[in-house]
Formats: sequence, C-alpha cells, structure tokens
Amino acid sequence: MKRRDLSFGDGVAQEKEAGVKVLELVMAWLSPQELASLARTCQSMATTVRSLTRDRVADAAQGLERWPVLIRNELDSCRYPWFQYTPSCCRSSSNFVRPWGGGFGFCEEHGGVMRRCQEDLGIFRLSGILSSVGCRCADSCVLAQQDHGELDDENVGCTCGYTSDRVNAYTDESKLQLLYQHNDGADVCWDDSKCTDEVDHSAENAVVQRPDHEFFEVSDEDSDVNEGPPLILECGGACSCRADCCLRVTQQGLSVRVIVVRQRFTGWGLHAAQHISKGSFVCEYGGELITTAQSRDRQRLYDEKDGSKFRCGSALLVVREYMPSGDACVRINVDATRVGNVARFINHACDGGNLLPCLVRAAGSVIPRLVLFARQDIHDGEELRYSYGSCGGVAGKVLPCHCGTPACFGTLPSDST
Ligand SMILES: C[S@@+](CC[C@H](N)C(=O)[O-])C[C@H]1O[C@@H](n2cnc3c(N)ncnc32)[C@H](O)[C@@H]1O
Repeated sequence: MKRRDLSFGDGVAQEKEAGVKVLELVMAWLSPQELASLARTCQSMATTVRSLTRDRVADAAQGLERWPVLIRNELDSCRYPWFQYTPSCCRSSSNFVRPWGGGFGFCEEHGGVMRRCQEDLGIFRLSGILSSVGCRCADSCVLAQQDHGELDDENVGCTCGYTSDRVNAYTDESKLQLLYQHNDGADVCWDDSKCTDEVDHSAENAVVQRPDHEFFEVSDEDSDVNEGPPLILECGGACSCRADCCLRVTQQGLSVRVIVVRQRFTGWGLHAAQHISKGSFVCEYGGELITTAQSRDRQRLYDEKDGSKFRCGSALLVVREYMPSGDACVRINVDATRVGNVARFINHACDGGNLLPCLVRAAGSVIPRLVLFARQDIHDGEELRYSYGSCGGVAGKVLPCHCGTPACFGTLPSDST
C-alpha cells in the first residue's frame, strides 16, 4: 500500500515510505520474542526522548546555564518562542550551537563557558587591532590598589579590571563600581539617571544608551553627541591567570536566578527569581554576531514578519563603541532572535530600568561584548529592564512603549541605520 503523509514535503514522505519498507523487512525476519524486545526498547527510547524534551522546554536555557531558567505563562495560549540557546555571542555560521542544545557546559580546566566559546569561534582572539595586552598574574588576579583614583605605585596589582577611565571596574566583592572617584578628584557615576538625589523624569533626560552596530565596522560618528555604553577591560585569552580569576566577572554565563514570564502588554519578559544586589553582573546579551549588511536585511525581514512569526518582536541589538579619540566608533550587531540567551527577553524601560548595559573587552579580544549589571538592588520577582536607546522610533516602524514609567516617551527606540 502506498503511504502518503500530506503534512510533510515530498522528500520527507519518500524517506518515511522507505522507513516503512525497512520496518516491514525487519518484522518479517524477527521472531515474536525478538519483536517484543524491540518494541520494549523503542518504548523506553521514546520515554527518554519525551522526558528530555520536557526538561528542555521547562528550562529556557536548555541546560546551558548554571541553573535552569523557568518559563511561566498564566496569561494566554502564546507558546514559548523557539530559538537555539547560546550563553554567549557566536558567529552566525558557527555550528557549535546544536539543535539539541548540547555542546559545552562548564569546563573549568579550559576556562569555563566563555573561553570555550571564544576558542570555538576564533574571532575573539584575532591579534592586533584594539586587543589589549594580557596580564601575567599567576592563578587569580589581585585588584590594583587605588587611592582617590590614583594608582598606588607600590601595589599596582593586575593590569586588567579597569574601566576606560583607568579606574577599577570592580569592587573586592566582584560588584561593578557604579560610583567612583576620578583622578581629578571628581565623583564619576556611570549611571547618570541615579547620580543626583532628584531623578529627572523628563523624556529628554531619560538614560540614553546608544544601541547601534556592525560585526566590525568603524564609522566616523561624532562621539560628543553619541555616548556609548561604558567600557570595562577584563582578563581574557591573552592573560596567564586562571579562568576563575576575580577579573573575569562576566565570563561564566548567567550569574543570577531568573524566570521568563508572559506579560500583558510587552510579550515575554525576564524577572528576577532572587534578590540581586546593586552592581551584580546579571548576564551577557548573547546571540549571533552579524555584519551590518546582514543586520539590515534581517531587520527588514523581521519588520515584514512582525505580527506573524516574530509577533513578540525581534531581538536584534545594535551597539556602538565610541573610540577615546571621539571621532570614530565600532558598530557591533547581535541578533538573538534565532540564536540567543535569556537577555533576549529583557524589555525596554524609558527611565533606564534596573539594569545598566556595559561593554566588556577581555584582554586579547577584538570584539567587545554587551553585558548587563544591576544598577540598583533588585527584589525577587521584579522585572529586569534597561533602556534600548535614545527614545523615539524611526518613521515607519514606530512601536508603542508600555514601560509605564513616568519618563515614558510613548514609543520604543529603534535604529534607523
Ligand atoms: C528584545 S525583545 C524583548 C522580549 C519580548 N517582549 C518577547 O516577547 O520576546 C524586544 C521586543 O519586546 C517588546 N517590548 C520590549 N519592551 C517593550 C515596551 N516597553 N513596551 C512595549 N513592547 C516592548 C517589543 O515588541 C520589542 O520589539
């Protein structure tokens, strides 16, 4: 009898047909006892596959983070979006992300998830341009001692772990130093919206991080106007310290417990599933590193498909790193729509939200990574949010903003480039 299954393409139907023929041949060969044993084996395999699938669906991180990320939808029948999980950024053609989510786990002797990722990709170890020189610390690094922003010459400590202002990026507890004293004596705060006692809620003064990008495009934009996210230099592949050194804060994947929650106006969102203290590293914005040309093509596709396949919005982020000279910037495009991590669920808030996006460049790496730190203490259950960029949408693709903050501009930021 000719079997046809109209729900599959012709190629698949032919394969199924061939499979049925093989099965018929096998059945003719086997004794009833052998057939019964084969049936039991198949049944136990099916049970294993079902439980594997269930576990993967129950864990948004597909087993690739240090703890599972639960998914909660008590609102509607919208299904959890399918995407391949990657704890960190990857090249779009890379085959290290496997359909079953397997691959690399924590691997201390090789430097943990991040270093493994970087080695697989090769792209983070390009020598030369923009890559910083690594430290020569044995085992774990020691923070450089600073007195009012001045380096103590007697105890210079590790040569990594600085901000682009040459002050320690982290405290002794590996928290981001959100407020520090510059060597001109002035207090410097990365988080402008929280520096003064009185927060200015006007839309013009809402925190402006400039998410803009291309895999590696240097352009000559005016950095007097465009301030990119703050830059941190961490230990990396060029250093001799161990993978668990205190200056690799952002290199071990998701560092706090979170949950993906379905929400009424903003689709899926990411919530804290524990108390997160101010300055803690939360996660990297993981996804496919793509070129600017690719990002434009994909954005066009996502804009067209909005309302159908990508109905909860795409997760294509453009970031610009502004050069200290002030006359050039590097554009990085990360698309977390099809390959991404938990950061793809973090929604926008016009007042800057409770997360601070920063760029981190590991010593020996060319391309910086976008990472998110808690800019304030965050309660268990609170939604995690940051500002996607300068407020206001681009003509033709204006999406309403439902952040609900007093600073709400009314529309989501979007990139026109
Ligand atoms: C990176 S995704 C964030 C996760 C997304 N909510 C989801 O369901 O996958 C960005 C998309 O989320 C939605 N979104 C994020 N913040 C929003 C906000 N404040 N108001 C309305 N929609 C928002 C928009 O559709 C946006 O294109």
